[in-house]
Amino acid sequence: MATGRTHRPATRSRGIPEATVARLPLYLRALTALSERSVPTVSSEELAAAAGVNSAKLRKDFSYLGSYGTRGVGYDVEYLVYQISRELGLTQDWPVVIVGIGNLGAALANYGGFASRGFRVAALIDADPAMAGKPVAGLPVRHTDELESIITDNGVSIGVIATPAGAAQQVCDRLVAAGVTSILNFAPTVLSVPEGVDVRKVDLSIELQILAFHEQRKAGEETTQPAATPSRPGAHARAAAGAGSRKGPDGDVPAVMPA
Ligand SMILES: NC(=O)c1ccc[n+]([C@@H]2O[C@H](COP(=O)([O-])OP(=O)(O)OC[C@H]3O[C@@H](n4cnc5c(N)ncnc54)[C@H](O)[C@@H]3O)[C@@H](O)[C@H]2O)c1
Repeated sequence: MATGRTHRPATRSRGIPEATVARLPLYLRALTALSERSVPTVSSEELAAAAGVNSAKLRKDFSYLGSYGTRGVGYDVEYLVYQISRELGLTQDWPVVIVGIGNLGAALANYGGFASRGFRVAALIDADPAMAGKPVAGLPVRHTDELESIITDNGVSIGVIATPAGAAQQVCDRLVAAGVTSILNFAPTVLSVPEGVDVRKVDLSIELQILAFHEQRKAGEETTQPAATPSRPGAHARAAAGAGSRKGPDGDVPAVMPA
């Protein structure tokens, strides 16, 4: 979902490639589900399927962590959860601020998944004076006048932008000037940031547009199919039902969705 734009080399200083880093949260999500079911060990094949990743890639990824599993037993689930959490920096608390507390910002503030993963929402910030002091998800909305002091007082390094696109760059500049070095941007605009600042962008409408492209292609395939193709029984029905897309380990994924 997220497309990253960072100013970092393809390999992090500790030797873990960016592509591996991007897959670690997928492994962690699958491992956390296993841990919650008290599953003690997991094979690379099972974990790869649960994470939606190729098992050879998984073994290679884990070799960067120094984790090789035990032949015939697999990987220790709890230890891997710890190892990956540590690698991702999740064994420490990360205060985050959300800027722009409209429909999306309020929904994000109410999402329990941040806190359970170690991301504490330190403050909710909005430019609308009428919103200042109003409680959202148990926190009073703070006015943007306070942005810099909030960042400094809470040691915030991660900022979430959920403002209209026209305000996003200015908000980004203020966050960065105040000391934020990682930004999760929901506004539909490309942000310019200085060296050393990481930006991840989330845009659900882009995902929908990609799905629309594949839907259109499936519909096109159906209309160009010969009237009867005995060698592929059911192909028309599958295309019409949208079940003709090839299924990856993620479940239903567009046929040429990037890994
Ligand atoms: N990435 C996605 O998938 C996705 C999905 C939905 C919405 N969006 C985007 O998220 C943004 C917010 O959408 P919404 O529906 O919540 O809009 P909204 O109008 O409900 O909320 C925007 C909020 O930002 C505040 N704001 C405006 N300028 C500001 C500034 N300079 N500093 C701080 N706060 C400011 C407004 O007062 C308002 O409360 C939009 O850019 C929208 O396009 C993205």
